[in-house]
Amino acid sequence: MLTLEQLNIVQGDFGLRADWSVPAGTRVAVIGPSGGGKSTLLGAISGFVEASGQVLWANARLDGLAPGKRPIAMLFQDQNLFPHLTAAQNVGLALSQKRLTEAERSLVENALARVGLEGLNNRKPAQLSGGQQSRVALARLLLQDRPLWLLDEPFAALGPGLRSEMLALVHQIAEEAGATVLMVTHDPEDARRFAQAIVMVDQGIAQAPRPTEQVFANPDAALRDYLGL
Ligand SMILES: Nc1ncnc2c1ncn2[C@@H]1O[C@H](COP(=O)(O)OP(=O)(O)OP(=O)(O)O)[C@@H](O)[C@H]1O
Repeated sequence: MLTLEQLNIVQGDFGLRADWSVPAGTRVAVIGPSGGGKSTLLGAISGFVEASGQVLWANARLDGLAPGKRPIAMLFQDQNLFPHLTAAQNVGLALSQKRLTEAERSLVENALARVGLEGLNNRKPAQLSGGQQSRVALARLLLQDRPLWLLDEPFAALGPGLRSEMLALVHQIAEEAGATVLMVTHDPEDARRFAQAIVMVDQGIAQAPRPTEQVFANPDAALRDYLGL
């Protein structure tokens, strides 16, 4: 269970509060108007943005821990691949900064195969398509072996077909890994397809997660505004 207890973020004249829990293994879409604070919320959970209150994972407090010490893996739109490293080397960074052992190399190969990149291990990012680069980043996330995934518009740069393919893949591997996922998206359809629960971030509040079907069947004023209904 991820719990945000009286989380309060202040950035200049912008403020955001959250006070809720989400069960482990849930896929959550974080939606809301631009500038509403979606990325800021992820930043506070990961420890890159200062906040008061508590962040708990499995009843243990994470606030106070440095970002790298939290059980969190992150994925952003700009996939943060190193251009001078091959796909395998980029993925291998999830395991070690040093030369990989034989066993680690085989973990990397398995992860690349799992995301559909078999045979492309030695390509550098520039020799891969946008979708393939996203897959490399996803393989690296998978190998980080963290239970909580924070994804900030990870596939926004891809066309709609490829984006839904990637979301289906994340859905699958998150389910296999039992990961809890918070994903920021601007696309309500992506949210509906991907997530079991929706967090609406608007007017200084990250609302408690609600079941996706319920949210879309009965959109409240904030969602109707957001959807332009
Ligand atoms: N370092 C900062 N200092 C002060 N204000 C900031 C800082 N970073 C972001 N903000 C403000 O915090 C608010 C929330 O920004 P945030 O990027 O979290 O929104 P968002 O919902 O992710 O937006 P978008 O959908 O456009 O990416 C915005 O008003 C932004 O201007």
